Amino acid sequence: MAPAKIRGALNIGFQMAICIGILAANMVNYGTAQMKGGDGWRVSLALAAVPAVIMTVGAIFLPDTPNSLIERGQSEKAKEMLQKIRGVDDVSAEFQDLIEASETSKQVEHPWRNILQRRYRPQLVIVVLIPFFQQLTGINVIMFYAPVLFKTLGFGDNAALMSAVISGFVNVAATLVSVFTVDKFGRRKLFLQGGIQMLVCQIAVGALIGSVFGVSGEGSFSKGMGNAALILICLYVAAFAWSWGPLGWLVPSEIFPLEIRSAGQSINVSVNMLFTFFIGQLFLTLLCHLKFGLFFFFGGFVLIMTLFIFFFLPETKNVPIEEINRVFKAHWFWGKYIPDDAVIGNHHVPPKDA
Ligand SMILES: OC[C@H]1O[C@](O)(CO)[C@@H](O)[C@@H]1O
Repeated sequence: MAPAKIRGALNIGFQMAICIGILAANMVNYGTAQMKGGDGWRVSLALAAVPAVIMTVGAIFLPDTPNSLIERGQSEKAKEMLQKIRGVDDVSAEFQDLIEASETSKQVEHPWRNILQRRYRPQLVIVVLIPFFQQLTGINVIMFYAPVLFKTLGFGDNAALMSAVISGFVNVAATLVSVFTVDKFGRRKLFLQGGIQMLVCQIAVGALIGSVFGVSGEGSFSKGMGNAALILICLYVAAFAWSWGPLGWLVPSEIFPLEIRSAGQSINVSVNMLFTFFIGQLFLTLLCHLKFGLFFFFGGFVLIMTLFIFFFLPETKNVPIEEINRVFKAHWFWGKYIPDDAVIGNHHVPPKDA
């Protein structure tokens, strides 16, 4: 559906919605914590039903996509829907593309078997590692536990909750930066810049906490140190929010040809959720054992993932999804996995031995 030129910006809408949700939750927590009687947490928990109700009701009014209509044999309706979405009458070229894509997809019978084929090795590796790495940035330590973390550093209850609201704001604002830059600078630049900034912040926070709390974990932060930690954490969140946050969804979504797309997207979401769960469960144990070293632990992964991007992720900006094999074929490492007959597109790829 999304034109290749602004595919990045549109796709980031998903991550943006998540960030706004996190910010709203942080604000609700701050607000309900002020309630008298200590029952605020019940209200906070119950309010989680509000977005669920909006989505459920909204789903009733959601129109079908042209793709879905074509899949169900309703071509005329699909064309009308496409005209409505694009706001023009002449959609024949795009409509034809959709029909052809649907024909091709009908010939696809075993996406799960297909994705194991050698020619899809780049996609398989990338789609397992990207969501894994996204969670191993340690972002959810901040998103889930920011108030706990700030309280451990000596902030009062309210200040700790307010810090979570501040980092939530930074998260939304920096995701917006990604919306406006991703189709201009490309995916790799954001990944690399974001990775380096996260790493620097993690080392700095780890060193700051380590210098005060040491391995015993005992000590206390001065006001200035607390503020410095908060600023560093916000800079880390910002870096994540314009790189791994949105790109963790965007890049996997633009590397799958139709014949493996359903399997690929399922793997992406599953790996992401699985490691979100693990980090959520393990954080407190990790914090108790590693103390300030926790930041170096995640920093180590950020270093590895940044190197991975540098060496193994080709730029996917502006590449029509059908032509993705051309990009992998031209890649120094993945090229050998892609048979010549798998390359389509208007850019000529010279044979390897030319
Ligand atoms: O913005 C932070 C959020 O982004 C994600 O990494 C991916 O959507 C979530 O796991 C996290 O809570």
